[in-house]
Amino acid sequence: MRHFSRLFSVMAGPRPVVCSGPSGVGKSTLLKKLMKEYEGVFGFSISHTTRKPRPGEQNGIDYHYVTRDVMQAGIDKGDFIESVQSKNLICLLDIDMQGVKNIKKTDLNPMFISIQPPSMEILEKRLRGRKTESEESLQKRLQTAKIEMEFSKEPGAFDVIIINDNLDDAYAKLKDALKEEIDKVKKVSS
Ligand SMILES: Nc1ncnc2c1ncn2[C@@H]1O[C@H](COP(=O)(O)OP(=O)(O)OP(=O)(O)O)[C@@H](O)[C@H]1O
Repeated sequence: MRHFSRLFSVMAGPRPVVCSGPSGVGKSTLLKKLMKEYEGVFGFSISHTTRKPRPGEQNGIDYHYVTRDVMQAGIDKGDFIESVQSKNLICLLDIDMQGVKNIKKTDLNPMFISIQPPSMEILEKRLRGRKTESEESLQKRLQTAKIEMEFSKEPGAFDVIIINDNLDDAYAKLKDALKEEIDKVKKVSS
């Protein structure tokens, strides 16, 4: 029995990972570090995002810019997640609260990780420091952040909560949460 369940989990591929959290909390910073350290382990380095490219970002390199409809259709069908999984790669998704709710309706069973700021004041400071937002979009993001933080408190919303205070500490916690899946991928590949 153990043999079969192991075989099945290998055949299904590694469990996808969903990272979510308010804009400016440091998701891209953390995920880029992870991709760099574990080349060939994660199959989906760039997030599908519906926001407009920032100066210096290139479609398909930093992010895939897609319309909300296209992204929704892809997620609903489980297309890109399953194709990544079948290649023995961890599908890493950086998505917003709505995306998290949508994926919860599928049977993809990802690990849900919430990246959170130490405080709203620090989140605001990071967003301002990034110098990518107008005052209006900054206020909108902070408003959305409050709703996202409330959602993250709902029981069962996330499997793991990581406070991104000190970057190295948060990164260590992220690696720790993913250790088992990373080891599985490496074992199958070797
Ligand atoms: N632990 C940290 N301490 C201080 N600054 C940080 C930390 N983590 C990230 N930052 C900085 O905060 C800013 C926002 O980070 P980042 O762009 O990674 O956020 P994000 O969550 O990916 O945002 P978005 O969802 O808008 O893409 C960046 O300028 C980044 O360098």
